[in-house]
Amino acid sequence: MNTVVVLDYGSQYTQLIVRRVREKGYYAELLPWDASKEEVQNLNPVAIILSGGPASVFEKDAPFVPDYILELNIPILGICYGLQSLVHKFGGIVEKSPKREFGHAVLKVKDDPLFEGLPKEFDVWMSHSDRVEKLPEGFFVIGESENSPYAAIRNKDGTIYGVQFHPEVTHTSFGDKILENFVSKVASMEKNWKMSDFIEEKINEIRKVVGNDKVILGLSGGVDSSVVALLLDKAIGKNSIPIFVDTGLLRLNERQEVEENFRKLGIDIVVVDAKERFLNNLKGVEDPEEKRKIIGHTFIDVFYETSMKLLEKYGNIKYLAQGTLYPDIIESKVSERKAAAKIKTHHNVGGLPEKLPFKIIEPFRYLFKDEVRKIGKILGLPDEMINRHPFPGPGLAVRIIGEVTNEAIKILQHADHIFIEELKKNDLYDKVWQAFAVFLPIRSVGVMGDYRTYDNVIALRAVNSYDGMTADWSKLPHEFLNKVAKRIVNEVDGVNRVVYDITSKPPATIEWE
Ligand SMILES: Nc1ncnc2c1ncn2[C@@H]1O[C@H](COP(=O)(O)OP(=O)(O)OP(=O)(O)O)[C@@H](O)[C@H]1O
Ligand SMILES: O=c1[nH]c(=O)c2[nH+]cn([C@@H]3O[C@H](COP(=O)(O)O)[C@@H](O)[C@H]3O)c2[nH]1
Ligand SMILES: NC(=O)CC[C@H](N)C(=O)O
Ligand SMILES: [Mg+2]
Repeated sequence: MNTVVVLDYGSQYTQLIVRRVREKGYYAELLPWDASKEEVQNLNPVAIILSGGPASVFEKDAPFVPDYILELNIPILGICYGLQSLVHKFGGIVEKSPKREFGHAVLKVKDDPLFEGLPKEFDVWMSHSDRVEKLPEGFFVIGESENSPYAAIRNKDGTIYGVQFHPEVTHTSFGDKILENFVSKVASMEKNWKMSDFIEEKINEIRKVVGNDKVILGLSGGVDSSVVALLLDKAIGKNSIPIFVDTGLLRLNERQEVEENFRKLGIDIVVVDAKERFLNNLKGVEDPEEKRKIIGHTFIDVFYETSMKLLEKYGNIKYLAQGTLYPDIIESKVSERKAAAKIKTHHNVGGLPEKLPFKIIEPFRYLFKDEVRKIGKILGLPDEMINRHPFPGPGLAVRIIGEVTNEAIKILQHADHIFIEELKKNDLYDKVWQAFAVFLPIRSVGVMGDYRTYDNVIALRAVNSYDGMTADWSKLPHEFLNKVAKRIVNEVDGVNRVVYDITSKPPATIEWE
């Protein structure tokens, strides 16, 4: 199939490029910037996009544009670092800029196929501290902003383009249109991609890989793994065995709800009680990364032992399926994303042991949550499950700062339940992307009924986001927060103070650990 090949130079937004292009109906795939010529050619490339990245082209060992890319003779678009590396390659000059540019800028554009159908001036989103100081021969400017005189450039033949801003982020007006123009006008590609094609393709792929073997699925009841459960059910029916692990780090009543939901869907699940085991392994551990690794390993141990127990009934189980999504991969910095920086180890990616007793199947490894929700809808997952807020695999363990204790779990479950219940009651649950409570292991002084109290603090977190990669704190009404805080302090023993988290991501992350 004709493909737009996106080369990854390590930007946190690389996958968004792929996704924007696919959203417009053109197939795109991601490869590392130093992929081999064969890997690129195997994809039938008809256009190349170079992503942004954290490096600077003038540093030693900076990633560069491989020669064979230019020899393919197909249109190339460089974004941010991609633009800078093209300029560098062709003999122009890129330098550290005296004025860094982060956030909005106004772009003024010339007539060009890349900007066809767009106004002459619009908002774009910038994130760079280097900038082009001199263009290579044969290149000229097609767009400028106040701080970037070379904000958009192209060569004379109209085969090589570069933009300093990020068309892939939603903060850039018409960014998706610019990418579409590049693919359809500059590269003359025909539409060839739909979400239903993706589902068909994955089903065929799973059947081909798995054959008549059994697959166990790590099912959390969350959106991602529930959609994987439906996909596997469609692809291999009873050969898929969903396993739900009760880690003891779940929300109040969560286990019962998951059992009930799958009963209604007519899919059998195996429930494993591993509460004690998780808690024992986490005893005395305070470091967030340590906790995540322990949880990742414990999950695998539990899956393995369960598969051994199922041996008699089902025979050998070779595969483990998970609902891993692309943000899990990006933030865990696994090997295929050499150029990206590590933020935190997601339990299901970097937290896995090196030697696994299973082959892993992750059909949504390159997708974002909202894409998975679309697939869930097509496959018939009920709305209330599709719209469930994301819940991390390490669960309450990353919402209890420091050591995880039984007492902290109980307090947090109760406080979290009140928060979520009130969000639902007040019609706010669907208006925020994710909301939860966090247990802080510090104590503060309070006064209740003339007595002095010295109790723990609960922090409330609610964020709005598109894909979990960036997020803003939700501006929940004060009266609402007031009501939740009052209920928590009155109803949850051991809590005498509630605070609300007002940091966005970045610079914070959504979870506290
Ligand atoms: N309690 C659990 N039992 C079994 N597998 C789990 C459990 N928790 C997490 N997993 C596995 O880890 C994967 C990643 O978890 P994650 O929370 O990102 O996805 P999810 O739970 O499927 O969806 P959501 O993000 O909406 O909660 C899951 O898709 C699932 O395969
Ligand atoms: O399954 C998961 N395993 C993990 O280890 C994990 N860590 C964070 N998250 C979820 O990912 C999104 C982004 O979270 P952060 O801003 O905290 O990185 C948010 O939606 C988080 O809830 C996880 N999900
Ligand atoms: N976002 C990017 O691609 C940044 C590129 C380069 N490191 C700069 O700061 O200009
Ligand atoms: Mg989850």
